[in-house]
Amino acid sequence: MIRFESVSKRYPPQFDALRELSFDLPTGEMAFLTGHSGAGKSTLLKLIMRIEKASSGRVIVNGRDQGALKGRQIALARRDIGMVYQDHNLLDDRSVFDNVALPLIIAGMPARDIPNRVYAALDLVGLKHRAKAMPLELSGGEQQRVGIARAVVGKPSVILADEPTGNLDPQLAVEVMNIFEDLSRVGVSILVATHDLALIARFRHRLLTLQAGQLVADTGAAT
Ligand SMILES: Nc1ncnc2c1ncn2[C@@H]1O[C@H](COP(=O)(O)OP(=O)(O)OP(=O)(O)O)[C@@H](O)[C@H]1O
Repeated sequence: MIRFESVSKRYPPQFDALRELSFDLPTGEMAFLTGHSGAGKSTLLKLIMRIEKASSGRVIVNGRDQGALKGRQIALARRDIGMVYQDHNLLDDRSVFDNVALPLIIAGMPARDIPNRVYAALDLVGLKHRAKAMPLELSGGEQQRVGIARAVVGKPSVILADEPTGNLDPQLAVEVMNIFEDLSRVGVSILVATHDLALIARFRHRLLTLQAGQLVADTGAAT
């Protein structure tokens, strides 16, 4: 669950990137976040991840006030959020298995518990059979799916995706969206920031539209 309560973000010295934003994303809901370049999408995602802190208002994730978190609490809270990037940021010198295992190793999970979790995450994205491959041996769509497996391996309750289909052809973009839909059906809240109007129209999820830092529309389905 994500809740924004009158959230504003001012970057120094006085640029208002977000202004008085309020919305709720309930457990298991999937929504698109759109808006022109510079409208504030990345800033909004950074506030949820607590990479940035709201200047005023509150950002609540799973009941926690992200702005009130300190030190180690921030790292712990981030484990509950899976992040999917456009360029998927895989380590090219590590296997698919090792890339997906990384968040579990960082989280200190006992080694004996890791393989089952990694294979389950790879299974979800249809790539269990490619566990031993190196990222560069995979297609762009497969690499993106490994990025999703890495984002979900820690079983986060929230997934944030920043232009996750930006580098994919339309067919692969649909596959990625189908994976997100499956995840939302098992209770994960998903926010997908995208410029891709065709994708938004095709999937018809809730659509949050930012314009110059303000939430100018919050519609149940795209038109
Ligand atoms: N650290 C920062 N310091 C100052 N200004 C910033 C900072 N980060 C972002 N901004 C400004 O805030 C505004 C919103 O930026 P943001 O990256 O959130 O937009 P966006 O909607 O994600 O854009 P894009 O689609 O191009 O990624 C922009 O005008 C940007 O220049």
